[in-house]
Amino acid sequence: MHTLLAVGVAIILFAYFILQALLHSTQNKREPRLLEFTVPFLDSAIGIMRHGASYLQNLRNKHQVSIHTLRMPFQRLYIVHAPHLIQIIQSKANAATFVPNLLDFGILFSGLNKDAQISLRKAVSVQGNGFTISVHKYLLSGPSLNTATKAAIDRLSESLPKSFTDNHQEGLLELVRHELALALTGAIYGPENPFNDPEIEASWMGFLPGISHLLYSPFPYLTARKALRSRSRVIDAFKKYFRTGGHLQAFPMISEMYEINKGHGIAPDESAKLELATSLAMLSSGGITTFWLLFHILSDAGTMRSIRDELYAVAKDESKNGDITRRTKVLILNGIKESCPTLLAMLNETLRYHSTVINIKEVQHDTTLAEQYFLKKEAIVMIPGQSVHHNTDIWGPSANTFDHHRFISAEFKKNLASTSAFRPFGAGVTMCPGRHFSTNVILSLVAMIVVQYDVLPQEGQWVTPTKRNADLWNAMPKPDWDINVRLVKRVAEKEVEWKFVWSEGATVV
Ligand code: HEM
Repeated sequence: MHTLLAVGVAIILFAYFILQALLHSTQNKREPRLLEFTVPFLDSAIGIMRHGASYLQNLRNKHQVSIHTLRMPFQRLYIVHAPHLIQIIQSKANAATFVPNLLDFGILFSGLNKDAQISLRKAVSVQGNGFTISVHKYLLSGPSLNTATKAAIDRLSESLPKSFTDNHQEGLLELVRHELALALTGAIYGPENPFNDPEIEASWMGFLPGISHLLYSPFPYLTARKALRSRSRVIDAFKKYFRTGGHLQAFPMISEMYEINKGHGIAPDESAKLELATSLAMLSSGGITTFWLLFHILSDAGTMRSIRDELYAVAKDESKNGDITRRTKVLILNGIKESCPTLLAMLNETLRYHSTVINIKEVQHDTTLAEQYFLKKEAIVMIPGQSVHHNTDIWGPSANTFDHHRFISAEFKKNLASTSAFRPFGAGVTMCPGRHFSTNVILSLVAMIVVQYDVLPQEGQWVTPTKRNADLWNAMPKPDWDINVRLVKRVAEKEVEWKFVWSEGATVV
């Protein structure tokens, strides 16, 4: 027994020293510093499992570095924290050196078959990514953004009175996630939206935990079997959607993407899998953002009052002359970004304070960054938004505190225009094209709730949930637990009929 143990320990020690030697001999002295090498090549995987989305920010706080290297089996990662280095990486001059790589992520989690992967990679290398090109074309600005926003808000206006009934009790995250999911996907997929089926919505939720396994587990088909079965159900629903022509009644972006994929030689059933990417863009961060925004508003009575006052001030009374029993108020939502500064400041602070965005780019050839750091070809550059959003040089001594007033003062408001300071939606040409669509709808949903309801925590007080289990791939961190709330229709609003309108033809961004 003792001999066996001794042999085991000897093998482990031998492997450890070999791996340490390999790690250090393959690390160029001019590369950014290697911070962790306790368990060679596995430190970062262990760190991510232990600290989730905060891992990179924790490393920065501990070592106070501008840039550093993390090593994984067959992959090196350069983590960039300093704004001056981020600026260089993002500069136009370096666009061909540091290239965003969303395609691999999309292929991985959608489960495309080999033939479709080959066709897609070929097409993307010649014509660019049809998915992102279409979203930029339809959702970034202009009348098509307006049409999509109006469709989502009309859905919210219709569904809210049905699900937000007086005294209704549910988790706050679940409540807003569901409303927003059906509004965004309904606006884009049209009347045949697969997520209208509660089983498909539940399957989507069952699939989400599997994404981390697909990204980091060596055997996702063993470790995430249940999640992958849920994914198959969502894919089947999309196959049916396309076969029965659901896309022909949808927002034109969907049928255009479908035709582009067909043109690339991708079979219709494989094309259906690519809708997982569109769905993930719509469903991953919006509900979580709305949860945190509402949490901060509802748990701060003074801010809540200011926001209500701002919204009531722009609502128009359209009661019929002389009718004092039934009043009608209309809230035109297009203008709330301008006319409700406290609400907008709360949204921006929610994004700044909570965002866990990490921008990922691949180094195309050996290069030297800022004449100082040697970066190897095919390595991955990661820029954690948290390092920027919590940097006291940029945001002052209160960088680590939630305080929306910073976005009311001109001093910090100007930071919103700089992606080296504020980057919850990324930066550069790949900056999120769905940002106006999602923020318009999120603010509208919050406005609808705030003017009509008191939302009370069942526990009697608001307790901030932790975010330790947040997913590293998500731009916003989900809370570790939901907060049970009770909705109470505000007494003053019981006799008021509210109409929420997104006016077509008005400017939107
Ligand atoms: C609060 C909600 C959202 C957040 C926080 C968010 C955040 C992000 C971030 C951080 C990126 C990466 C940007 C980069 O690499 O520089 C991104 C990309 C993208 N987002 Fe969003 N997003 C949201 C909602 C949406 C919605 C509703 C859509 C609509 C379909 C969307 C579509 C996309 C697309 C297509 C890309 C890839 C852009 C490209 O590579 O060119 N997003 N988003």
